[in-house]
Amino acid sequence: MARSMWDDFLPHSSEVDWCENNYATIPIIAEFWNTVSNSIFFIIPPLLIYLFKQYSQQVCRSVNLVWVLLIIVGAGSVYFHSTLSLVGQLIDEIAILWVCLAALATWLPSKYLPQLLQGDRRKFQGLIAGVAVVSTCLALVKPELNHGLLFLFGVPGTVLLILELRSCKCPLVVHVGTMSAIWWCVAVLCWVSDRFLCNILQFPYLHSAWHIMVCLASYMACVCYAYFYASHEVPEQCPRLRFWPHDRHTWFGIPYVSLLVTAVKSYKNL
Ligand SMILES: CCCCCCCC/C=C\CCCCCCCC(=O)N[C@@H](CO)[C@H](O)/C=C/CCCCCCCCCCCCC
Ligand SMILES: [Ca+2]
Ligand SMILES: [Zn+2]
Repeated sequence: MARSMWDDFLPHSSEVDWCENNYATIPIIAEFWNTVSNSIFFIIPPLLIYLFKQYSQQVCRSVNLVWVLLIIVGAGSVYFHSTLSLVGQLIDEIAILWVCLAALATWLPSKYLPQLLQGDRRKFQGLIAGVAVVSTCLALVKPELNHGLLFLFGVPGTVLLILELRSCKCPLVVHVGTMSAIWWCVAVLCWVSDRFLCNILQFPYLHSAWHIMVCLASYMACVCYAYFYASHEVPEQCPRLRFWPHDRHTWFGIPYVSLLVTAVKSYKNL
């Protein structure tokens, strides 16, 4: 029988299947724990939208795009793990691609903006939008290569974090950046072990652990990028790292960037 595009919505149409046993917990969800572990994407990013309200008004509005895309990453991942469909896999991967590109377009320090674009961030954001469209089309060609390629974003992400942390004088930012790097390393270890060592380790929850840790690593890295960006672009607003619900909770609180209240809003890089 001829194959139709609707087949890609069918459960198990994806070639990817994680270590967790399918339909082992409840009969309507393929990978129950891999699905529910995405709940963290529905808790932290909405809180960040609230905590970064001042930042979005005084520094750059596109910060909200990053947080919203992180929620979409979580939703895509829920759909993928609950069905293991190819469409679910593509939504999951394309959302990750977009959040990484949105973070890059928003926070890449001005000194690294291409000379060819005269250091103009608007033009850079236009270029990244073009890259997003082209790479989204390419992602549909060989879906099995996507997650390997997405890991490449971890390289500039980590290099940028380390470069900025080395010249950072705020110990709280260094603390959050270091925690982000640690979560990232442990998360990658879990992802690789679940993918390639399932038969040996026989531990089906490593991919669930990855979801939680990659969410922590990426939101903490984004908070650091947001701090570095504000310190370079609007130093007069004295950006400062604070923690929700209280500044004394530097280990378990949610870090965010606060600024001096300005009478006139300076919409840099809207
Ligand atoms: C200017 C810096 C550019 C880099 C910015 C990085 C911002 C990262 C923001 C969010 C990434 C969230 C990724 C969540 C993935 C959750 C969904 C998931 O688990 N999908 C899997 C299937 O279910 C899929 O196999 C995963 C594929 C690989 C994802 C690779 C993500 C790369 C993220 C890079 C993070 C850099 C953090 C650096 C910390 C030191
Ligand atoms: Ca499975
Ligand atoms: Zn996953």
